[in-house]
Amino acid sequence: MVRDYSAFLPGAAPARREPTALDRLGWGPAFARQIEAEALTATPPVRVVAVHRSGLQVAGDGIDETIPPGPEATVGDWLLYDRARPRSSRVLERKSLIKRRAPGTSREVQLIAANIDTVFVVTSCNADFNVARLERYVALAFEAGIEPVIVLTKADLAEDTAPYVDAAQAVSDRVPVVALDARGAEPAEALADWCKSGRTVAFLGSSGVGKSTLTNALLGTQAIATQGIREDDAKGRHTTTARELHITPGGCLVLDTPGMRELQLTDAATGIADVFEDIEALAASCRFTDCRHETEPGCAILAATEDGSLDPARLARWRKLQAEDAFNSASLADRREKDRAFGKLVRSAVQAKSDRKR
Ligand SMILES: Nc1nc2c(ncn2[C@@H]2O[C@H](COP(=O)(O)OP(=O)(O)OP(=O)(O)O)[C@@H](O)[C@H]2O)c(=O)[nH]1
Ligand SMILES: [Zn+2]
Repeated sequence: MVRDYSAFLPGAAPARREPTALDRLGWGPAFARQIEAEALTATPPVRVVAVHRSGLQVAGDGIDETIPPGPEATVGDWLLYDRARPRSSRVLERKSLIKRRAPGTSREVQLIAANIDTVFVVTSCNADFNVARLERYVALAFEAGIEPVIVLTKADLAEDTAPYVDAAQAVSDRVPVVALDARGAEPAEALADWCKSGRTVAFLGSSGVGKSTLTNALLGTQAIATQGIREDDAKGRHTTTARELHITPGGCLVLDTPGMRELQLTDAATGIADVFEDIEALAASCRFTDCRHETEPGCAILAATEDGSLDPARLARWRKLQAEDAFNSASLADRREKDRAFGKLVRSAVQAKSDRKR
């Protein structure tokens, strides 16, 4: 008998195997290396596939259940499912995390989505197109540890998409740009490189740019109500499930969450620096390390605006994003400080009371 040892030879292609139930949910080495083999049976890994008011819907190998709210987890998270005490299920370390400052005055940080591989930053080839907004969303993706791709929708409605594509491409060398018609079959093909089996993707962008249309195009259904439909259905369809992972025919997981519509930057200094790496590099060569790039002699940034190599509008947007981030991060820090002070006050009041009782 002649045995075939070719699979053991150097350079042999790894044996191809069918994806497991966990692979299909986006499982991979980044998570597997966080747990011991024995733990796998005692506390099987499950992914949070939806967040309902009543709890977290989790799926795993032969598991599809809703567990009560409790673990500090969001859609996309992987948990080690503790059947006896679901609330104590451990959240595995994330590959990426999108969070935001809660709207309104509460200033809490909300977890929006975890373990997203690619964020499609969506805008359209019309009046919605706004470079500052693209920069903000790209910074947010970089900060979250996610690869961003800029998607320009409504290409069919624009006379010429080139100016939009050029402006989007100028946001960052590291971010691919795709222009398309979000309706029909085009998105599945144009976004195929990022929408592979077992990968998790999400769309981020303002209202009406085509996020639901794109999601439907990838899913090959009309599962998500688009704006046109929603207008004559005032009840809204997102009321029962706020955040959910859908699966495409090709096995890609697509996140749908209303929380992705308005995102303020907070604690995103690194993400901003990644988007504006051209300006950051200039800043590093200013004569003074604490240069404010206003009137200082030897300022490389001012020199670049003067010789025309740096667009003053881009410089202004960098300053504005930094200010927004500093404001939001500071108010969070403030809040934490106040919470600590309040906790201290309560503790000393309780102490005083028990002292009096003695
Ligand atoms: N012609 C054309 N229309 C589009 C395109 N993309 C989206 N639309 C239309 O634009 C409208 C808004 O699209 P939606 O997919 O609902 O936008 P959305 O980003 O999900 O909006 P929100 O749900 O409010 O966040 C719908 O009527 C779509 O049919 C496109 O590429 N070309
Ligand atoms: Zn300077």
